[in-house]
Amino acid sequence: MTAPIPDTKLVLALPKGRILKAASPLLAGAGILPAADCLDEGSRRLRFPTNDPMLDVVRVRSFDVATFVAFGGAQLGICGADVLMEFDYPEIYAPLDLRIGACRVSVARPREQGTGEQGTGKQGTGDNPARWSRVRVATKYPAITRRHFAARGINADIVHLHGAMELAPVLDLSQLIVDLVDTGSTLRANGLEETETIAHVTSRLIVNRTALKTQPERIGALIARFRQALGAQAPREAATA
Ligand SMILES: Nc1ncnc2c1ncn2[C@@H]1O[C@H](COP(=O)(O)OP(=O)(O)OP(=O)(O)O)[C@@H](O)[C@H]1O
Ligand SMILES: O=P(O)(O)OC[C@H]1O[C@H](OP(=O)(O)OP(=O)(O)O)[C@H](O)[C@@H]1O
Repeated sequence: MTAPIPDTKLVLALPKGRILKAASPLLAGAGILPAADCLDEGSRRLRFPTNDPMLDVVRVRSFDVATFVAFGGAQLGICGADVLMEFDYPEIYAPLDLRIGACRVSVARPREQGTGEQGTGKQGTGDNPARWSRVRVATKYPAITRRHFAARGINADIVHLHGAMELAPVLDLSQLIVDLVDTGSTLRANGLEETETIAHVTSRLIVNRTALKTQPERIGALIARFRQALGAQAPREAATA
């Protein structure tokens, strides 16, 4: 008996921007070729066909990939571990580290911070942030930030920004920031220094758990193609390391 042909397309959510560029060789390695304008930042299209008539790609903000997958609008996605940590969706399973988009979520503060009592909203004593009881932190990761400071007995008052966090301490919105750091050049250019690494980040292949349960062959086959593409990349990476 032949298996029934599935009649619904699968949807793979991709983040626009740097991760999309980094992921495109992997997609090609996995045999997934989205329509050419998927990589064109100027295109206004959001949903793209691929060479597989049963697989479409949607291009969304990196922060929204996890939400599209968690709600089942997309069955698969590519997403930074930072975003997964922030939302902590139980509906998401992240089977593969794609080894792209490497950076870290870190705490940073002004380089020359007197760390006395001036500044916004800080309570507690001394110039050691670890001994503060309350601190104001600018970030686009409120959940990660609250969890991080709560684990140290510090109450974090969050200033929720979506970019340019580095300005917040300089303009006295906060004492600290929690943001992504890679080379550190953005921090340096804005007079900040990294004080603590909260987590190391790479991008992951993510899948909706219910979709995986209901369509294990189709989704399992796609996961296997990504795994194979990663395996095929490894010798090249080793050779250039
Ligand atoms: N400097 C960096 N180096 C390496 N990876 C990074 C860096 N900044 C961000 N990332 C990774 O890439 C993902 C997307 O970041 P990117 O800066 O492209 O988008 P964004 O600015 O967070 O989102 P948007 O532009 O949609 O608001 C992040 O979630 C993180 O996993
Ligand atoms: O340590 P670095 O190598 O300087 O990288 C860190 C910067 O990269 C990210 O910003 P991005 O370039 O994505 O700009 P955006 O946050 O404004 O999108 C992040 O938010 C930092 O600002």
